[in-house]
Amino acid sequence: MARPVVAIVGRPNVGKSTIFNRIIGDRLAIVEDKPGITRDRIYGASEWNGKPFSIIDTGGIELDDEEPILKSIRMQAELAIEEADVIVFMCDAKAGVTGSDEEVAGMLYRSGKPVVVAVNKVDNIGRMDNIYEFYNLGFGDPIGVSGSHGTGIGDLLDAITDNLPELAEDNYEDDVIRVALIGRPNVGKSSLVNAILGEERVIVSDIAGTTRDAIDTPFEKDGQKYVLIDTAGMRKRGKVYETTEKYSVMRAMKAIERADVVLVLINGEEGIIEQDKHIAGYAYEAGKASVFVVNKWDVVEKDDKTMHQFEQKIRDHFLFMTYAPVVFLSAKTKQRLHKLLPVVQHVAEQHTKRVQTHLLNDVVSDAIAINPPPTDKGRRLRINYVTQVTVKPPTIVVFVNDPELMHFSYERYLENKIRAAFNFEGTPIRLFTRRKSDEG
Ligand SMILES: Nc1nc2c(ncn2[C@@H]2O[C@H](COP(=O)(O)OP(=O)(O)OP(=O)(O)O)[C@@H](O)[C@H]2O)c(=O)[nH]1
Ligand SMILES: Nc1nc2c(ncn2[C@@H]2O[C@H](COP(=O)(O)OP(=O)(O)OP(=O)(O)O)[C@@H](O)[C@H]2O)c(=O)[nH]1
Repeated sequence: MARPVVAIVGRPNVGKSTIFNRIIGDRLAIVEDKPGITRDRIYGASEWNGKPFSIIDTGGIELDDEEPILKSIRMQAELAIEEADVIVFMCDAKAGVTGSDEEVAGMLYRSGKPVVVAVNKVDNIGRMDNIYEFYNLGFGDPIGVSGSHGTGIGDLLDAITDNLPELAEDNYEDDVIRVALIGRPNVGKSSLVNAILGEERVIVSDIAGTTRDAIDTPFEKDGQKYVLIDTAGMRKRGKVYETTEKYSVMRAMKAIERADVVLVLINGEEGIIEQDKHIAGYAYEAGKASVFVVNKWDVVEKDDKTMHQFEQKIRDHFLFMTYAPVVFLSAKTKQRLHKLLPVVQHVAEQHTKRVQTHLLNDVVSDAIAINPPPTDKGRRLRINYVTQVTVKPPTIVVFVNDPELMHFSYERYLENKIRAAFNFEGTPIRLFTRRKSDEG
């Protein structure tokens, strides 16, 4: 199920990142902290009232100096209108309603998207009076919050979750592999789409699409049906904001949510940069199967070691995604292009694979025998049994005497043993520890 996307927009300095951190802060401690996952987060997954969503802070966009502030928030708003399901419009109680607030409000209003007005810096009760003028923006009750004190966040989350839409599932048949191509600007996403489609002229029209079909491109190859997700989004070119990182991440988020397999494109010519990690990290967190595609391989000067060395670099940079296979190709010359779809098909299979409980338990018993579970204050973790509860991604529950005794490192150990036995190439695995009595 795709998570809805929430975007925070507002003028600089109103406290967007402070509130963003308040919203995802508590969660971060719980989100498993895999080594290599980047720390300066610009998006986060959260959940409130049992409703999961992703949230992105669109602020802090570095534009050219001559770009006026108004232009930059206008762009934030434009992107949020296009990509977000709920928009949090952040204002400042100290500053009151400003001219640019009114302008942005007008844009948001016309879009018809659900908007929640959050008025920050309501640090004391006295300032509550300041929030009333924000009714004039026309979005119903403004929510007073204080990023500094952490007050009002629950009310804000209530308002956000009240407005979250039920996302319609794509109506593609189960046997269709939904593929998203992501990567920073200029890495060759559109070229690769064209290369894939140019190669496979059999574009089928009978794959059950929905309202989405205008932006997705279905095709079939060797009897396997695929849909390239949001290829229209990729074709929108030439806008300034495409080049700023937050915007490209936000563009990618929606496509990733709807995909089964995410192709993380890397520029073979330029190598790996931090921004690649943000985008790939999102695919990991969303539980999608992934393949690294090193594009522009035609222009890389190479000998027999180059490929191996490049793969090693990928492994070093993306420690949290060691499961993802790497394909080297050129969208331009179509060199090695034929290697791609078989890998996509393979990881999609792994992503939906179910392992029988008895096989899983055999592997875990062997793992326990080699390396017994940890003890804590004289108490030892006892693992009763394990079972795979779901797919996409494969999710395994470990029933134990006391989940508090499970250590992260032991969970990793079990995960590695399970991978060694059952492969699961290209897909993250989720491991949850539950008290045995929870099972009923
Ligand atoms: N008094 C007060 N100050 C706050 C509050 N929340 C944030 N601030 C301060 O406001 C300033 C801006 O906060 P940020 O969270 O960086 O604002 P932003 O909207 O993300 O700014 P940009 O990244 O420039 O778009 C910082 O100095 C914060 O400490 C609050 O509730 N009360
Ligand atoms: N040499 C070489 N150039 C390539 C290859 N793939 C794409 N390019 C070039 O890289 C540039 C960017 O390619 P696009 O396909 O537009 O990249 P994109 O990722 O869709 O870019 P955005 O729309 O900006 O996100 C173009 O000039 C392409 O011709 C390749 O495999 N080899």
